[in-house]
Amino acid sequence: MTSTPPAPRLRATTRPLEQAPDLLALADPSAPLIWTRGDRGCVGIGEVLRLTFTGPRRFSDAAEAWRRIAAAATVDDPVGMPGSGLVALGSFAFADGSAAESVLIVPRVLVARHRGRAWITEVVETSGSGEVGAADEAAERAVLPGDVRVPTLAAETARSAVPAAAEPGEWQGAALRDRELDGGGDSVAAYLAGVREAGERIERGAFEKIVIARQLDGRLPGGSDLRVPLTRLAEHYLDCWTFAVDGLIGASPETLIRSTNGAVSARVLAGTRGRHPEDATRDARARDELLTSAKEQHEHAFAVQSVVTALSPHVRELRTSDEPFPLRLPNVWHLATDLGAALGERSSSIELVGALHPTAAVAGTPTAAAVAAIAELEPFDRGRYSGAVGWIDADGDGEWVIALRCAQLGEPDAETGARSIVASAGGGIVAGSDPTHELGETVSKFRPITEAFAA
Ligand SMILES: C=C(O[C@H]1C=CC=C(C(=O)O)[C@@H]1O)C(=O)O
Repeated sequence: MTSTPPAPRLRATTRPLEQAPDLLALADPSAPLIWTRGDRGCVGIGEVLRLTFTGPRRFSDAAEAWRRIAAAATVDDPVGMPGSGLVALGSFAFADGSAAESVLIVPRVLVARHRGRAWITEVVETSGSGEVGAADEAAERAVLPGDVRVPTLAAETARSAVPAAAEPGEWQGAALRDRELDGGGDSVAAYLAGVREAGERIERGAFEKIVIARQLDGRLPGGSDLRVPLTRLAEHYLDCWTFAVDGLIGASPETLIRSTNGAVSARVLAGTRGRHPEDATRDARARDELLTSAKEQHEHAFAVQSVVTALSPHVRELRTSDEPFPLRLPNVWHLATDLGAALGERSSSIELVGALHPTAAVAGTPTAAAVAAIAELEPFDRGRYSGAVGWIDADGDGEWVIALRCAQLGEPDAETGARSIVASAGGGIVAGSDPTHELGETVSKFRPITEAFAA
């Protein structure tokens, strides 16, 4: 089921900024909307439009809704950079049957930077200002969530001035612990049982690879300034995209798809070893073990193959890095393969996400059998973890990562403002995977989030 408004008419006005602002400082402390890596990225302030999608058609419905909105929009964009003009940030759930909503959010104001260049985009909805009839407007109000209307800016054109950042807020942090199962069972025991069962099914030939995840949870006190964990993630995980979209917060190293001006790229990760930065010899041994392990190479090859197969119909001149290379993150080594291609037909970045999702880095091989077994073997709904998070512009270009190393925040409690946090992490299981080793790998993968949310 999907709520699709009858293409509200948006007007986006982009203007260059003289100085590149600190994006994280501008984010809303309690409802940040951000996408950043190093000296690139954007921050959204306020919302003009929020579209929600669920079910197996969530990607195609979102692609179609966005195509109609972009076609109806007026875009004044003298900057012409990736991410200038009309932009939506979005997040998609992993499973077709997930209770979690997938969202596209068009911010009222978007401040963005790309290396030394910076710009501001303001978006207004023109449908309500006499340019369409009252009946159309009433119809739009009926299908859009109640709180998406924000007062129209007095200025008709962008003010080219960066809004003021909120003062630093409180941070007490939250300790994340193994999430209790419904009914109170031991979640680590359930994870280990799931990994063992997955291994047995692989032996019996049900599938070749499956990704099994587990969850941690905690509670964040009311009034917590979410720019604190976001800043920690952005400053520490420089090779990752740090994101916050509708309460989903994290820093992912895995680019599902980047599509700009006809060029497409992706980074496939699968195969992991925990880092030992305090001991250079041990750390180098972990990296070499990863590079020479037939099991890890095998697990990685499934992930690359799933991306190549899904992307091929949409691109030309697809090329990959020759051998998987070791990607060094502060918490783990990954086997990585970079892909590049030229966009064949005119597919939007959300259509490409829909074609690629779920890759074998988060589901398994073959995909359908692995996805069905995940629903059986994991005692929870993954929500948006291992789905996609990123942005799309009016041309359909955009950047999307797999939502890894992340946590979903719940709605603030009406009285205390406290919020639940659920973090998820998993790993690929192939023939010969050792459950205890896999559990250790999830501990390493949780580190970005447990450390970002710590007191
Ligand atoms: C499923 C996760 O990671 C994926 C991405 C990189 C390496 C992975 C692995 O080695 O298992 C996973 O496929 C996760 O972080 O929750």
